Amino acid sequence: MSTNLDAIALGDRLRKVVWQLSSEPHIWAALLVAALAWLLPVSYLQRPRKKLPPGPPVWPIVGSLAYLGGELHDALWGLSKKYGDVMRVGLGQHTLIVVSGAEAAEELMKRRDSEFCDRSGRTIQRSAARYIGIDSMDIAFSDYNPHLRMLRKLCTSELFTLSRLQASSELRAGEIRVLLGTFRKHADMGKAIEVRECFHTLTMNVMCLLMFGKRYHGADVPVTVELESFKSLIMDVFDTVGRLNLSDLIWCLRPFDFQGINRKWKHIRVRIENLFSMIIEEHRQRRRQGNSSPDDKDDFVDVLLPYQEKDALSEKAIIGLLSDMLLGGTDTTATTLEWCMVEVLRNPEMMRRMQEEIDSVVGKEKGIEESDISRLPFLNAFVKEVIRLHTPLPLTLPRLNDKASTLGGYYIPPECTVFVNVFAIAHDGRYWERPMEFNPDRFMGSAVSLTGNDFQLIPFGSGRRKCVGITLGMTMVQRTLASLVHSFDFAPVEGVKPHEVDVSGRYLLVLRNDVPLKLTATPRLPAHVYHSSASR
Ligand code: HEM
Repeated sequence: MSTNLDAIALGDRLRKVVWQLSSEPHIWAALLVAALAWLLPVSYLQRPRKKLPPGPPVWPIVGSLAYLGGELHDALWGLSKKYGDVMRVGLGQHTLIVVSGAEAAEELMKRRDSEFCDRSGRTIQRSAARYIGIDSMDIAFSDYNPHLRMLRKLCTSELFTLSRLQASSELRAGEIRVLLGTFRKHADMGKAIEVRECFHTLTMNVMCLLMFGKRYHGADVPVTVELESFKSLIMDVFDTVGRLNLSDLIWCLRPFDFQGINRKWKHIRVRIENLFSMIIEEHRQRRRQGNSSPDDKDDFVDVLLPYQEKDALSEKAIIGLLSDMLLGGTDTTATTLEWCMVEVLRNPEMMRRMQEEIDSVVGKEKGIEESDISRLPFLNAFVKEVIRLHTPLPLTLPRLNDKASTLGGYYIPPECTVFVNVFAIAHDGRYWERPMEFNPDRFMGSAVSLTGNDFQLIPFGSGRRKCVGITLGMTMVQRTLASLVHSFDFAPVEGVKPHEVDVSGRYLLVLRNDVPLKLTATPRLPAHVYHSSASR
């Protein structure tokens, strides 16, 4: 009986509360806000989530750094086998998107090229952009803005035109002759040759002659402190640029520079600016003194100065451009040449096949000319296969998307750093039969080109950020290799068998062979050819 009475009393009280609440609108409003506050996070959590690419675990602060041991391109390749062609990796506070398949690379560099074409201090290479990219005033570290478009246009319409390339053929011939002379000298003395130094000297001198009309390294160049330090400067940049800089990746480490990379960068930038300012000023003086006419276009600085005089180009931009050319055009080409010689030593029968081909086209009484190259199909196939197997730049330079986008069906948040793992694609069994085998014949009669249209092989990148120096780089590699195998028989140093020549690579932005290559050379042409002007 008492239970019934209690229930009636409780019902009355509830009715009263509801009646009171209905007369208090602010209480209703408060309840509504509370309900929304509860519902909104629930609906946020339950909303269909944007699908991010898969990838290794991303830990607070360090991201996925723990999964990136060893050579970077190799570690990323290994992870992509587990996570797929479009993968997300945390690098400190940055999100890295890694593309490891030809189809995804085509989507990135062709169909979505305009969405992923920035490359500034917002990528993981923040400090390099600032110091080496001269505050992103160069090409390689600049966003895809009007300034960059103007610089790239200058490259295609002025600096790397076909006519300028043909006009500089003599200059390359001269430097290749110097190289052959060095090899010949070693051969005559029965000494082994360490090729890395020789190829760096060759490519640096060619680039310096093209850019400022001076050789910058070699026996005949007077050694001043500036010139000596110039060479070590280049090597410093190469040794530093491929390292992950923790101060760039983890913001709380920014003030500390534990690895000393920023300190090194700052020092290098001062030296780059001093050296190039000095060279630019020399050219300016020469122009003022009337030693060159206003339309004198002997070297790159001569081409660029009139643009500066018209206020179309700042001095910083000229320095940035020159710095890019020197950094982009020397180590890449020299390293590719070193890999070529590794494969020449490992495959003596292919060396003989190239020699027979050259002998039949050029003969043994004169040197190689650039116009001969297109008539050497096996040599060209050999170079392509070297570039495929030893991929000089295993990862493209980083790209960045300003706005959110998609790739491979995944959502890509804004401001991700995107790499294409060119190495992984070039070694992928989906595109290449027996991909780890060195087999130039795979390119004989094949239409696959290196110019960025065949996405299973993109050693120079593709799209609006592709390499501006492809023709120059390829011409240098093909002509130098042809001249070398035409002029000498090569063999490994005593005690090393061809198959024992080391092929392990080290990622330093370019993929260098770990053990600097040593070889022996035996001249195979009549003596007069080495001295004659015919090798021009
Ligand atoms: C064998 C030689 C070379 C190789 C393998 C090579 C490779 C590459 C690659 C992979 C890229 C990045 C492309 C991308 O991200 O899509 C690049 C960019 C670049 N390369 Fe080369 N390169 C070579 C020679 C040269 C030469 C000779 C020069 C100039 C003299 C040069 C200047 C540049 C510049 C300025 C960029 C930046 C382009 C941009 O950001 O818009 N490279 N190169």
